[in-house]
Amino acid sequence: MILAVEGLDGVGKTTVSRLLAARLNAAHVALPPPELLLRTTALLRRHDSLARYLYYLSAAAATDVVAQSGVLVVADRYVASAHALHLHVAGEAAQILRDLPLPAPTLTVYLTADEQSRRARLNGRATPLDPFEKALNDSEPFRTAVARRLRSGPNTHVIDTTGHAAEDVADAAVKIWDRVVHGGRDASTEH
Ligand SMILES: Cc1cn([C@H]2C[C@H](O)[C@@H](COP(=O)(O)O)O2)c(=O)[nH]c1=O
Repeated sequence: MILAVEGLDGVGKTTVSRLLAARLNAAHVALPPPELLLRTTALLRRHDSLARYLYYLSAAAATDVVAQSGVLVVADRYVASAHALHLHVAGEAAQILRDLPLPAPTLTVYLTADEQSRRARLNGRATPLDPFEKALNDSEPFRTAVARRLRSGPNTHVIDTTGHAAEDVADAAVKIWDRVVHGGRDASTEH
């Protein structure tokens, strides 16, 4: 099973998903996992590149391979991110990729944060902004389209992180997970 954590850059996905994986005794798999990290060719770096879309979807398929082995996976971004971030990639091949029946997560937690704190986190990063981070920073329509896509996906629960510690956000997500998987029984309080 996969519990996906989605959201715009800078909302705290990595911190929260790591805490969640620890609490649920699950594997934490980032998209892409470090061993598949984008080796930047000009083609792959392009914001609107079909190659980049395909690369991220393949990485998502690798996340699913881990889940298929029976391990519970907390995914730090998953298929929904790949589709949403590559909305602008057009053409027949892009359409085929969008229609691929990739495995859906059991639950997706969509994290939001107010725009000011999101930007503050993003600007505080040591690594330079990726083309998508730049585009999301610079283009309000792109950001809105990506956010709308991500938050309206199937089995998606929205958690606003504004003013909350990552531990509290992870607690809230564990409660939702328990409800979804154990049908209302709060398994996290049973042991
Ligand atoms: C999932 C995904 C991420 N990205 C970008 C978004 C982020 O700017 C960057 C790193 O993501 P991260 O902040 O979750 O590590 O990768 C894509 O370009 N295409 C994709 O399909």
